[in-house]
Amino acid sequence: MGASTVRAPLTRGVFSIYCSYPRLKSNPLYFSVSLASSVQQVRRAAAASMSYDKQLAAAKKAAFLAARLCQKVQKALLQSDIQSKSDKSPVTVADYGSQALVSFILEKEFPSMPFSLVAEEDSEDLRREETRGTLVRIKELVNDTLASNGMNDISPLSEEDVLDAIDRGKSEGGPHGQHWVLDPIDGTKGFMRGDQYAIALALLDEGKVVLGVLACPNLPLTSVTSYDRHNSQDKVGCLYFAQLGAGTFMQSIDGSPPRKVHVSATTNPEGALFFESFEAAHSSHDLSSLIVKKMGVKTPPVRMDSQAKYGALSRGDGEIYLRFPREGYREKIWDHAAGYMVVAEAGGIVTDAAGNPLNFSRGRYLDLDTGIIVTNQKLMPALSKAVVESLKERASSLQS
Ligand SMILES: Nc1ncnc2c1ncn2[C@@H]1O[C@H](COP(=O)(O)O)[C@@H](O)[C@H]1OP(=O)(O)O
Ligand SMILES: [Mg+2]
Ligand SMILES: [Mg+2]
Ligand SMILES: [Mg+2]
Repeated sequence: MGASTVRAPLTRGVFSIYCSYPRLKSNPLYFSVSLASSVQQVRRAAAASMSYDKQLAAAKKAAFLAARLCQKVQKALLQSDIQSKSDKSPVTVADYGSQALVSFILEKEFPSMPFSLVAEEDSEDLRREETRGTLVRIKELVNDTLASNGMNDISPLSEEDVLDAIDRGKSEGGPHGQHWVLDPIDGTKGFMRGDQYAIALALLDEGKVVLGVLACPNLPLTSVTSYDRHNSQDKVGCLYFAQLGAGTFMQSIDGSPPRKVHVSATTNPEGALFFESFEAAHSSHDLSSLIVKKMGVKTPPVRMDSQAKYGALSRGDGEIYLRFPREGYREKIWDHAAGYMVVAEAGGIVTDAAGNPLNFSRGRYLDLDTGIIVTNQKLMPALSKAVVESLKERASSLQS
């Protein structure tokens, strides 16, 4: 059953209990505050026990279509397909096309529900006359992807439809109601290099992540540690999906039956493998190497772009993921929500550097302490200790 269908009767139920209570009827302020907080509690409890099957099916469909669009663009990547945003990060026609497509599909799938999407891109740069050609190309990509994947019944989107679909992603999210969270291409730099990237889509309900879908078109179906790109038997293209309380599953983007995945059960840090960003500017490689050295990890890091790292970790390719951006960098919720869900439902733990759980309910940003650390239950105590010691060492060496 969908969240919205359960919510209305529950809300009415709480309302009628309060209305039948005489003291509350005589105190309107107490009444409304208590009602709001009780409704919130009931909604949270409902979210935890609810099935999001319909939302999950729609999210998988949207991520699959976006992956097809991205694969097409990556194959024929031209210089003109890349733009620079005002924050100087790159953005490609595939980032925009993926966001337009996911936004369009999700809104269409749930026509009677309020639609809220927190997504990375906006259409500002595409509305200028100089970028008209880019917009036309994005529109064609979106329409071709729909038509060539069995969705010929949909009337083609106009340029204005594409801009509108992109701008539906301007929601601020927050602790109430349901919000989709999308990174249309996570790891744009990896995408442009021909390496790893992900389409990352999650759903928040009452501030909690309740489902996550990660499409990783270039991630090997087998472990990244045994992958040989020259062996034609080694196929790539993984779709991960996870729903609160239901575990994490992985299937091939091309449609193999899903299999349940679990994080590594390794307890010995010596044999542990750790992941970090490919881009040194995204996460301090020095700090990560200090941390894992303290833990006794012997193997060199696996450097990979995007939330594909969460996917690889969720099926036990490695044991640890460390992310320490430069000071002042503010993480966004779309860079972690889907990956977090995929790892958490596979039995892993994701926290900030101080051991706090990630809070996705504060809007578009994920304000947290210093960095993000991910591992299995057994290794977390040793990892936390090494993180605290390493951060202290770094702080004192910066002072001296
Ligand atoms: N200076 C930065 N520091 C940390 N992360 C960044 C920075 N610039 C962009 N990112 C984001 O980091 C993520 C990629 O991280 P990773 O290093 O794990 O590949 C992406 O979400 C990328 O955004 P984008 O979605 O635009 O690619
Ligand atoms: Mg970006
Ligand atoms: Mg990103
Ligand atoms: Mg992105």
